[in-house]
Amino acid sequence: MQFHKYQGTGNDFVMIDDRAHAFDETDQALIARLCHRRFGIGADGLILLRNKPDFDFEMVYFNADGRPSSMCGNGGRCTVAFAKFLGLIADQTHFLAVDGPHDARVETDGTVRLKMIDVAAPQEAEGGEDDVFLHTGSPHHVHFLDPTESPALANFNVFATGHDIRYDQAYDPAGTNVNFVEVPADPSQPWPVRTYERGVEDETLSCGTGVTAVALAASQRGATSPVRLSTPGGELEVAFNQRPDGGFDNVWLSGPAVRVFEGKI
Ligand SMILES: N[C@@H](CCC[C@H](N)C(=O)O)C(=O)O
Repeated sequence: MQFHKYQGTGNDFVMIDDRAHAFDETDQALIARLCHRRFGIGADGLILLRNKPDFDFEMVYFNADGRPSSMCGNGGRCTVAFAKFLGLIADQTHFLAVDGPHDARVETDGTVRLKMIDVAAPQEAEGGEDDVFLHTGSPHHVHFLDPTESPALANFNVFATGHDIRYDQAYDPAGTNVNFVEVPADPSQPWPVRTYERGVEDETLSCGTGVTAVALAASQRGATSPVRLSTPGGELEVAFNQRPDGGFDNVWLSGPAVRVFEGKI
């Protein structure tokens, strides 16, 4: 089996050209083994690129635990870069993912811009006024750290608090991803974000649907489009239009998507 390894701001994926539909997507144990960081290739998720009538391709996404999941923003950007590497697309594409059709384009510097689904207005979430929930293709709880809260984001226990919220009964049975955000003194500066990812069951270096949720929620706290976000794996940008009903459309997630290596098993 031939595979490629991609990363988008450190959110990493095993990428398989499965245009022949040869990969057994029901084999969760195999997917989990390929993603395992000690017994496998190592990745936050695995993505199959498949042919799809009326689209340039279909992206089929699995979390590192081997289960099919909801949309992966960084994975979507990496799949677009992979489609370009394979010669399937030039600089623009229209493809299908689990949450519906997506447009994307690849800039000359390699930046991949991915159009995300329209998003409803942030909902109140358990935890108080600093906590909101948004569905950006995947479910996301966003917690804004109180500036007086200690420790600050760099020293915050993302795993412990993220795990508690991910398994909170308010999110039963599907669970949620959990993002922690520091509010910058100047909202035009990058918003620091760290994310606990469902299905990886750990903090990842970046989450595309997560920073999208944070950027949209940050618009209620002085951020204006485009919002820059800094994750432990690098910087992403989210541009959007806010509708009169509080929801968002024309949401674009942008950042690097890099081919790291390829191999054969
Ligand atoms: N890393 C992703 C999100 C992947 C899906 C997530 N783990 C879930 O199960 O909801 C991203 O970049 O959006």
